[in-house]
Amino acid sequence: MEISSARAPAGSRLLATPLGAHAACRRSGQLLRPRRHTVRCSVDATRQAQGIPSAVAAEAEAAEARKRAFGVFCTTYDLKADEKTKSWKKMVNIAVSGAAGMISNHLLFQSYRFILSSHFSLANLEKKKLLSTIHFDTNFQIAAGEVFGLDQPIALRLLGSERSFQALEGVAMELEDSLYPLLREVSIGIDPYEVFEDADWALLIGAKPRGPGMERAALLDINGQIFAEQGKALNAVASKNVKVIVVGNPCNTNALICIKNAPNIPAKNFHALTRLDENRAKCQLALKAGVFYDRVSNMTIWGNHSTTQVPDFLNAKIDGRPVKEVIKDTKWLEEEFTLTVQKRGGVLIEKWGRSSAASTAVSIVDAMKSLVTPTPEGDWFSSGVYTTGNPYGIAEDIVFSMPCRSKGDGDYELATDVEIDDFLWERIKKTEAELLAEKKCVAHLTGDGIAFCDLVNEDTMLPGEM
Ligand SMILES: NC(=O)C1=CN([C@@H]2O[C@H](COP(=O)(O)OP(=O)(O)OC[C@H]3O[C@@H](n4cnc5c(N)ncnc54)[C@H](OP(=O)(O)O)[C@@H]3O)[C@@H](O)[C@H]2O)C=CC1
Ligand SMILES: O=C([O-])CC(=O)C(=O)O
Repeated sequence: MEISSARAPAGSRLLATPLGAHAACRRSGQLLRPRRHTVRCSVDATRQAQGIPSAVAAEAEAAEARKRAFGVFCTTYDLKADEKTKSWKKMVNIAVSGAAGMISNHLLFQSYRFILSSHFSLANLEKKKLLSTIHFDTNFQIAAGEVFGLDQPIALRLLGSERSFQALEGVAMELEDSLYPLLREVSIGIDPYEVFEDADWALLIGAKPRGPGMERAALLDINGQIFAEQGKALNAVASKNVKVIVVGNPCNTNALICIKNAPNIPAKNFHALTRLDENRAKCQLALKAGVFYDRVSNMTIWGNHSTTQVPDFLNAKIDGRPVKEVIKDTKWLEEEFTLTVQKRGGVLIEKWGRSSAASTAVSIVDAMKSLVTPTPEGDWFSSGVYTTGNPYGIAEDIVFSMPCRSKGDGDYELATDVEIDDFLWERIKKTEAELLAEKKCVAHLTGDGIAFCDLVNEDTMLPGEM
């Protein structure tokens, strides 16, 4: 059966892909734009390969998809002829907002981490042979199998705005030209109700950066509106078990706003990205101890993704030993280490002239992987998650970074084998107070009544605003 889909896996035969057809596809995509603001290829090759829907319906859908597809993603090919993978998993739909921005650009196209981690994982992967037949220069982290595996087709749904639509087309064109073997569908659009449809993952990256002189309260309000709308859209059209990772700042409070606007999606499915902070903390401890950073485990970031965050050296381990046994310089741990991690984002902006994008993209992939692979025995990872019935005594009904473990099923449990001393608790209370104050500023967006914002700039800062 000849079917239409986004992209044949490596080695599969492309059928009926005359240049003229490509041009027609792109033309028809552009024609659709003013009406739908969406250009997509909507055929799920995996379902069709399994004979669902029927051949006739599939053909009709394929023809329709060819009309709507973005560029090469409407080519026709025979999936059954693919000899590399016989059992494809069900398509995973990944929605990305701010898709034309810096972080997304790294997320969608970054290469080095995939190449490195592929080498590390080669030894124990039975798919070794398959890996070696897929060229390592096909390197989109997610679409190349870094997160979900090499038999997992991916659909990307990219969300932009009127101002970024042309740039989004550029992103989609570069995705075309990258020949990613697992990338089956690409659609771009500016309406979250269309782009988030059936999303299994939503990576919410787009947010307005704080400009000079802008009050924190104003930033919370502007970005809060974006996340309220996106929460509503997810609630209406995404998969009911969608996993949401909020990256756009202030990410904890934005995540809370999303949760409150998406009552049909479990609050547990929402995460604020604090994995970058965890990675930064691991790096600093490794540097001080003179070990490679893969020796550092059990690294918790408590609280807000801001300068009040608490990198926890009490429970972290180096080579399986408590950090304080390895690094005896307590003053360094309490002062320099803590401040360095809290303000790393700001130092980076001073050096780069823009906020961290590459390492943030890496940490988004880490965060996703942590949820879809079992956490190594005894270890945990940090994520900003909704506080409800937490065992630490942290205020309820906020999004707070805490230590989590996953069985690899997309869900997590909080780690309970942690110790909290006075030093740690005092700092946890400070970051908690900050989040409670942020929450008051966005009460109008969370359904909690009238907002009252008494934040002053020094109170609450992003890592980049030190
Ligand atoms: N949690 C974390 O660890 C980290 C979070 N961040 C945060 O991630 C976010 C994205 O960073 P980055 O990709 O570098 O930023 P960019 O400025 O490169 O991209 C941000 C995107 O946000 C979109 N956007 C949405 N609404 C607005 C608006 N009202 N005004 C302007 N732009 C808007 C824009 O896309 P469009 O025009 O399509 O809407 C833009 O492409 C920021 O909020 C940043 O602070 C950064 C580093 C670490
Ligand atoms: O402040 C910012 O926008 C950048 C940021 O979050 C970080 O680097 O951790």
